[in-house]
Amino acid sequence: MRRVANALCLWLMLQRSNLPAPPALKELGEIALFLDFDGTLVGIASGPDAIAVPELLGKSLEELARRLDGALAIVTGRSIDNLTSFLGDVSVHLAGSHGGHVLSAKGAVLRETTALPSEVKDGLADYAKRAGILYERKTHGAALHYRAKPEAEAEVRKFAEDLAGKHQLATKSGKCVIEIVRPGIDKGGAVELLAGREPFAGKTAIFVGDDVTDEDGFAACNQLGGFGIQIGQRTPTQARYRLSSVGDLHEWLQI
Ligand SMILES: O=P(O)(O)OC[C@H]1O[C@H](O[C@H]2O[C@H](CO)[C@@H](O)[C@H](O)[C@H]2O)[C@H](O)[C@@H](O)[C@@H]1O
Repeated sequence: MRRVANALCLWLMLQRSNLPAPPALKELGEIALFLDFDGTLVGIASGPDAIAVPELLGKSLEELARRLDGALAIVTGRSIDNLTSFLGDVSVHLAGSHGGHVLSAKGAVLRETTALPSEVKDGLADYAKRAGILYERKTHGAALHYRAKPEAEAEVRKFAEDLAGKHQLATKSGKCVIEIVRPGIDKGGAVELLAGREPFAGKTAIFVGDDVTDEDGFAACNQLGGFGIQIGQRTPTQARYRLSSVGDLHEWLQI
């Protein structure tokens, strides 16, 4: 029985790893679009500040938002301050820190969690120094990056999980990164919040992302009758479609 279940599981994963490309944007009717940032709108780089952001990306996203009658949000693990330092003051809906901080296109605060205790942030920063890895300060969270020292992953993860546990906080893992956030914060929550409001309400919800934390966004869109689009290949996934690269996404979005 267990062998059959395992085989079924493997079959499902293989199916998911070979996802089709999504239909063209103009064929999808009225959509509410949620876009992840790193690995989705821009390629992965050696560190958070090393990303190559096309000069006109912010303007192109504003233009895309106009085409979608405003129903566009960027949903990222980065803090909003950090995101806008790369995109400029872009007037689209923004969900930063994995949904811990959500702003409308006009800058109204729709959700804001409290910052992490300074003891936690200082603990992570001190640990990063000792371990020779990178600490990323965030307004509503904090991250440890081990891309330059991948062999430290297990140790870094243990440190972050222990520290989070002591303070009843949660962790999130991504590409060579582990972050501490307030419990209950995830990208799915940001999608649910925005999807219930104008100009998103009543439209087909679509989440586009590349990483594990984007699975919450895919799941929320599935729940709302929409779907997810994965960038690159990672299994298992709850996305329905797949695009191979950041470049393919830009082409699909026509930005
Ligand atoms: O939700 P996202 O927009 O995908 O943000 C996830 C994290 O992205 C950034 O880190 C990742 O990208 C870096 C630059 O390519 C890379 O060096 C790092 O290894 C990746 O984890 C960002 O620094 C984090 O704050 C985001 O949570």
